[in-house]
Amino acid sequence: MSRTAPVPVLTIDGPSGSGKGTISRQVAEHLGWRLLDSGALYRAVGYAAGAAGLDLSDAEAVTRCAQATKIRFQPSADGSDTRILVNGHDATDELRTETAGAAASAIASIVPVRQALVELQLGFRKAPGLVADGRDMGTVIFPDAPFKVFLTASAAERAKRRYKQLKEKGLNVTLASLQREIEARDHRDASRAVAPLRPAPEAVLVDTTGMSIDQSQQAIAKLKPGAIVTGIVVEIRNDVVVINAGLKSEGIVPIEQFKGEDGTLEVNVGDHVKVALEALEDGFGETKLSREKAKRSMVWDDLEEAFDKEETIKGMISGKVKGGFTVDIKDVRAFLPGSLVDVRPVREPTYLEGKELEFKIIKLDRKRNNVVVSRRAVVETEFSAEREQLLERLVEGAVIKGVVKNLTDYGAFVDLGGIDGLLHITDMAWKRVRHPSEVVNVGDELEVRVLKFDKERNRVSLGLKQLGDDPWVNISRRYPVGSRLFGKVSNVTDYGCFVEIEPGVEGLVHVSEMDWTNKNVNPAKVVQVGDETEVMVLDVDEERRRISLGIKQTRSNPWEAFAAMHKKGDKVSGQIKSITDFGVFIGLEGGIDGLVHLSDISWQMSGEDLVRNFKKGDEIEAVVLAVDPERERISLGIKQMEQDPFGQFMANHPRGSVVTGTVKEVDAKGAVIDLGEGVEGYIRANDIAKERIDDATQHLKVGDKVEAKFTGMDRKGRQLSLSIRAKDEEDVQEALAEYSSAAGGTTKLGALLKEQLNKAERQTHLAFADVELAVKSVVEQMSQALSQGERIEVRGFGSFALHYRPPRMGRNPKTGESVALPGKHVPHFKPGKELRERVNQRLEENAAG
Ligand SMILES: Nc1ncnc2c1ncn2[C@@H]1O[C@H](COP(=O)(O)OP(=O)(O)OP(=O)(O)O)[C@@H](O)[C@H]1O
Ligand SMILES: Nc1ccn([C@H]2C[C@H](O)[C@@H](COP(=O)(O)O)O2)c(=O)n1
Repeated sequence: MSRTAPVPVLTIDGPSGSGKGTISRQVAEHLGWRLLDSGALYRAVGYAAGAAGLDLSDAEAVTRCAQATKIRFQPSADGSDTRILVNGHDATDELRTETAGAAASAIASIVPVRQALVELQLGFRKAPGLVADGRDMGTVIFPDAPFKVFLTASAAERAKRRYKQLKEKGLNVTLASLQREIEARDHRDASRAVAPLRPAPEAVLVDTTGMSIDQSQQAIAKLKPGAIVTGIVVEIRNDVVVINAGLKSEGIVPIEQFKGEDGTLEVNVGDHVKVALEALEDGFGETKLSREKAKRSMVWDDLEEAFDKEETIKGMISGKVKGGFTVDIKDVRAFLPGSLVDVRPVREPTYLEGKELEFKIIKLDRKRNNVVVSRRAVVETEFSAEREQLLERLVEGAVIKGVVKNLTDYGAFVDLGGIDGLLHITDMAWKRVRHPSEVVNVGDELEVRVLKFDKERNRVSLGLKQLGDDPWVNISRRYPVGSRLFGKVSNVTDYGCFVEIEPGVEGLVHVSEMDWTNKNVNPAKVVQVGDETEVMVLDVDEERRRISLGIKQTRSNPWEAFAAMHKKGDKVSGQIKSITDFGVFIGLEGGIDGLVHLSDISWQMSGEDLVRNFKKGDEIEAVVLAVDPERERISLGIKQMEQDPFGQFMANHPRGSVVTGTVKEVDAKGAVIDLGEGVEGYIRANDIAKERIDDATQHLKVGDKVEAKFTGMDRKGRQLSLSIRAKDEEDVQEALAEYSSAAGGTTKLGALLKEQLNKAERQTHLAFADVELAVKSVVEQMSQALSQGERIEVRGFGSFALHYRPPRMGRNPKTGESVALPGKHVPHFKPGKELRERVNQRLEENAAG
């Protein structure tokens, strides 16, 4: 304890039987202070001296005895009492007798005896405080004590009390003798020279005559430090308020303590106010009172009462501290552990701040200024009742009230009174909500619709937007595809922007729908949040609540504009924008590009080769080949600026016609034939002749003139396929046709053979294979003739023909059953006259010999 704050002492002096001992014990116990029963020390010395057979008037001997006597106070075994040990002997009961009192009174007038006990008494002054009971406590031993009481009662009253006390202990005494003894002791104690019995000048006199012990105790309690007394404001000075609290002197309170938060004075002269005693008159005529402490003390009284009665008290959460929160209960600050804020852990009790709430006190220690409260206990008790009521109302579709308790990124928890519900961010408003704080705040009272209640999991889903009409209903009727309207840009992202077309309805303008010419335009370069912009409805998906909008569609489409201004075949010009693997992009009016494909650069030369001569920025003239505004494509051609020589040639020489040309190149596989006008043809080796040719160079050489049939075009369509063989075969067919028509439907076998052999003879070496080929060819032609119903004559020997035999009934040769035979063509040989003669001749020869 520092010098400026000495251990407080409450001295209670007074004559024997006034009740000092009883009251001092109670006050000490109440305050938690130590107790000094100084009379017991004098009684112990008197007892020890008597026990030692000393003459109590022998000052020196008694002083020695006082110096040597060991006095100890110790609690009784059951803790209900304090036992006094004198030189190790429990002399408690002997010391309480009037004889011991008288002996004490006798030796108490010896100065050195008193001196011998001073140190011992001073040693009792220890924190937190001391209640000292005796005769000279306030005058001699603790003159600086801030609280001094002089307790008294009439001698008759005291005698009665003592009588009762001693009778209860079974001692045989008379009231009259006791009163005489008390009066004698009063006289002796009050008249001695040293430390006589008398009140300290600043002591408060309390006469307990006619008072019960409780009344006496209350009278003293009123005077202990911190006691609350009611006083009357007698004067208001500049700096202090003077209060008459019925004490020895008027008390003063700093004026600030009577001012409200706004600085106005809250009392007037004559008002009754409660104040706390800080110090009774300190010898300089000043009693210190405290209004603040009174207020606090009264709160503590309320707290104690609430704690004892297990009642709730009102307070306000005022801040956050380690492990919990502070709660202001009037002028007392309590601690609310984090775990006791609610039935569920609460990290952010903002929703409770600033509101008067009920708390339950779970721990109270006035001396240590420690109050611990629980809101959870209150909620839990309310919970079941409220919950029951709430459960009845919690049906899907119901509209109920709640208070926003907590916000998260995904929504808000709403206290419905016993149950928390989740108001998901997507159910807050029909419009897009980026954070719940855009719609609700902690502490807000809301009306919400119950969307879902899962009783088993105790989960409630709530909706706010569902209280209003759904703007998405019939939206496609209100915003048909193709309609144009104005909206407000509500958000800009990498992939486009959102445009609010009515409260709660936003559509997306995808980046590709922002600019006709730049599909990857930076959306932020086109629009800003808050811009009013015109949009076109491109698509409405009512089910998914999505509307696709376009900004570019409200502006002129450069492809359509181009298509309107140019038709196929028109000539345009522009600069090369870029050159790619597949062609060259030419910049056109309206900021759009047209493509010249590599194949459209030149009729004769390869585009791949030619494009190497082009560079970005070159001015190019080209022909419009195609315009497709829907696909945003414009095809251009450079070669189309001139006539196509190939096409020209084709017009003059249709497929199947015979063309003439000059061999330009030749190798084993074939020959390139220059047909003139920039047109070329190609003859493969096996198209040179009917016979197999492995090496074309053996038959053709550069510069040879050839005549060949135009049989087809190669893949690229820029080279004609030519065949000499096809031309020869055509010649033969023509000859045969001529011959057949001349023969009137009869194929002459000999003529055929002759033709084929003549042809074979044209070869340098007539081989067996050539003859075989010739015969095979004849047989083929014969069979073809037969199939066409022609007759084949073998001159003189007869003729072959196919006869049709109609369906008929026949017989199965094995079973003999009758079966239906289908009609069919059957070869028929009709022998000629020469053959018949020869056969008949041979038959005759055979018969003859
Ligand atoms: N109003 C009262 N105040 C205090 N004690 C009372 C009162 N009425 C009756 N008594 C009784 O008076 C008796 C004497 O009290 P107590 O011993 O406390 O007095 P005391 O002043 O300490 O006396 P002593 O100085 O002789 O020790 C006790 O039995 C106590 O219960
Ligand atoms: N401070 C004191 C205390 C006591 N005495 C004397 C005078 C008393 O008559 C006697 C017994 O006291 P009690 O126990 O009755 O309080 O002791 C004293 O002189 N000074």
